[in-house]
This record gives sequence, C-alpha cells and structure tokens, in this order.
Amino acid sequence: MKSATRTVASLTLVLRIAYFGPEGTFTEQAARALAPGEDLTPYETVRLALQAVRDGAADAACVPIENSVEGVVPATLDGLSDGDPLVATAETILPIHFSVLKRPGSGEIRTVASHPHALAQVREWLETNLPDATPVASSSTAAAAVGVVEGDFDAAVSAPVAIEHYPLEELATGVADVRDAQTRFLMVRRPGELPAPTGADRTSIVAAAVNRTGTLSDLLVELAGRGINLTRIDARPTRNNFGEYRFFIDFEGHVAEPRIIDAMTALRRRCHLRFLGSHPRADGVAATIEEGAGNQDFLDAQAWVDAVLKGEGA
Ligand SMILES: O=C(O)C(=O)Cc1ccccc1
Repeated sequence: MKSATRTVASLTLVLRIAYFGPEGTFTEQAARALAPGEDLTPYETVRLALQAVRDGAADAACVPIENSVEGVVPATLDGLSDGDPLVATAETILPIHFSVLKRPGSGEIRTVASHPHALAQVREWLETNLPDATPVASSSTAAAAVGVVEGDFDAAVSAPVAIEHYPLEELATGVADVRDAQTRFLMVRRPGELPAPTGADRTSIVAAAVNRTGTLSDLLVELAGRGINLTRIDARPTRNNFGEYRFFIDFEGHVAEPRIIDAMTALRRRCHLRFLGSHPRADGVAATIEEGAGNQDFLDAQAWVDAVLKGEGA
C-alpha cells in the first residue's frame, strides 16, 4: 500500500493574554504592543489579570508597573509578591497623555473619574479647566469611561484609544500636567524558560525583609559591592505586622550572568527572595559594569578557586 504521507498543518499556537482592562486602557495598548496577534482578554483588576495566569485561564498577563509621575502601581507589586510565582518576560514603555471624555450633549461636569495614577497626572489641568468637578477614583481609566456611559460620572480621564470603544465625545485631548510622562508595563507568566540575556536587561526581585535594622542596607551592599546598578526600589507593607515591609528591587543585569548569579546567591542567603524575572529593558540601556566586576572577572575568579581546590594553583 502506498505509504500514506501525512502533513501536519503548521499549528500556530495563539497565546491567551490577560490584561488590566476593561477595553480601552493603556494596558490594552501595551498588551497589543507586546503580544501582537495574540488572544487578549480584559480583566477588571490587576489582581484578576494575574490570577487568570495562576489559574491557567491565560498564558500571560499584561499589567502596569510604574509611572514616571506617580511611581509604582501598588496593586501590581502586591499582586506579584503573593500567590504562585509569576515572572516578567518582557516590558514596554508608553508615552502617556489623556483624553477627557463626556457623554454627548451632557451638561455641567460635576464629577470626573479615572485611575488614581491618571488623576495624579492631570491634577493641574482639572483644577484649571474643571475646577467645579470632583475627582473620583475608578479601577482604571477605561472603567471610568464605562462609568460615564452608564451615568455614574460626568467625565472620564481616559487613554486616547478609549474613544474607539465607548459612545462618548472628547472634551479635551493631549491632556497631561507633565508633558513627557511615561508608564512601564510588564508581560508576566508562570516561571519557565527565561529570555536570553542581551546585555541590556532588568532583573526584579522581592526581598521579604526581616524586621532587623540594617536589613535593607545589607541587601543593597550585596549589589553595590558587585557594581550592580539599581533601577528601582520600593517598599510595600507585608500587611502582616505593622512596620514590616517587603522591598521590591530592580537592577541592571540578567540572572544568567555570572556576576548576577553571585549577587543573587548572596541575597538569597540574607533573606527570603522571590525572583520576579530577568528580561530586556524597553529602553535598551546597557548595564554599566565596573572595572573588575564583569562576568569574565567572576568566571576567572571561580576558575582560580577551582584550580586551588585541585592543587593546581594557589
Ligand atoms: O487605567 C489604565 O488605562 C491603565 O492601564 C493604568 C494606567 C493608569 C494611568 C496611566 C497609565 C496606566
């Protein structure tokens, strides 16, 4: 019998991406930039988007992590520090300016809603242009737009793309107190294969600090002593004991580098660590490596110790 030849059509796996929604958030824009052509699903909160990955309902989640005006997004730090570990495998940075949306034909603006980070970035504009409107926090910029459609609010400070999703009109566009504001977004997934080192990477960790004085400085010394530059450090309450904090630390480098391996083992000996990922920096900034603190220096030092142990050197 003629041997049957079977061809398997190339199966292109479409990734399921959860993102902080609803539709029309800046995070949706970031998800489309990081995962073009994948299957995107909005979730009302950062925590629910992360939980979708933990539950296996999504392969990855796109969430906001920090903003150049208002700092970190606490819900993201808290959502990554507890529960099954998730690691960042990619990031993107978006320039942020807002549209103020209202219902067509509506009258006086008495309330204006948005994500707290958005309200903080347009505070001066609101005071100048909508002085009689009361700012109201909503779960996201797009949730604010939904609230305007539903009559809960009179206006929303939203992402420019929100106008494509909701039957509203633009009261103002290009609104931002700080002209070059930016927000960084992460794509996170369950631990697995790491992105390859690029020389321009970021590694993130959460250090669950013990309540001993000097804990933070002990951690920072392990990095500074190896010439590793921090790019961010934030403290968040553990919510267990008053005054007890976790430290979220980002630094230049990739966990696969010998110099970073040396630092991470030292950090892990000092306190409980959670690895939050090593991935390329969206800004492409290469790591600054001090004289004597490069990967080859660490490899050479290890080779010397190996020779000593074999009685082949001293
Ligand atoms: O609510 C959104 O649209 C988000 O994606 C979070 C956010 C809020 C404000 C600035 C940047 C991102």
